[in-house]
Amino acid sequence: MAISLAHLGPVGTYSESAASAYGEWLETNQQQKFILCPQPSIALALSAVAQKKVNYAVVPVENSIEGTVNITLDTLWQKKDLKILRGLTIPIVHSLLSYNEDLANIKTVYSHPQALGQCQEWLANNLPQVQLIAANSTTEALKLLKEDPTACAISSARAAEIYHVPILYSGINDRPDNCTRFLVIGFETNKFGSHISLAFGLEKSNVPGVLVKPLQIFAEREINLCKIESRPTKRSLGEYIFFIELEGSLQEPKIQEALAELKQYTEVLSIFGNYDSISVE
Ligand SMILES: O=C(O)C(=O)Cc1ccccc1
Repeated sequence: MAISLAHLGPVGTYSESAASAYGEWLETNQQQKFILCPQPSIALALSAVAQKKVNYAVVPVENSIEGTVNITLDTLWQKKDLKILRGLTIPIVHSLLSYNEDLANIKTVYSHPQALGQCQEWLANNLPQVQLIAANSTTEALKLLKEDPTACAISSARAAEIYHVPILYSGINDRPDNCTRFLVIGFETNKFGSHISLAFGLEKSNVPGVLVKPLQIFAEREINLCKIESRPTKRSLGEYIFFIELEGSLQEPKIQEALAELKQYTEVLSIFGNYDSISVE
């Protein structure tokens, strides 16, 4: 049976490119066929896998310019059974698309908030007076163009071709080496891989030095942390959950020791997965 992959749609999104890249990896390495299942939002792509309507979801988690995709971290924390099976990084090159070729007539720019954020310097320099409007995805933005002759959208050259929308400018992202990391989310627990993602809550997170001990546990064992991020618990202002990504495998004794010790200092500790990553050129 083909593996079903939920992703943010409709057809032509960056998430679809990431899901296809993962599907091709499955075909090459595991002789598995795949089908793409576009969803109206990242939250619904994650719900589809949580409700077991699909095998996996492929969702963005971090961009090199704009940073974390909060909905992905928040959902991993809330739906504790969901696991990370693989990381996947793809280059992101944005274009400005419109049926109206004269920038002077443009009043509105539609796109996914991540794309608007990744092009904010270009927009400030080239279209300072326009209204920026969030769309559910970069390709949903293209659908909105049809109703608005004074609008443009930020999307990919691939989407421009699929939807037959002219490209006014290419490579408008604020840094040329813009890339986004996606996660493949499912229910399987890997016990081997190059990276581990976890998150913890502390009983009292708003007191001096509270993060020193948890971080020391890793430093003492020379375990490299690749990322640390805080998100609000949503219970009260100033209370946080800390997300950490580290280098190592759950099979290593020093990692097992560190996690056992970390458990003693935390109110809740969730391990999201031990996984390898794929980089797509
Ligand atoms: O809207 C899309 O195409 C997405 O997949 C979300 C997104 C937007 C910008 C960069 C990476 C992912």
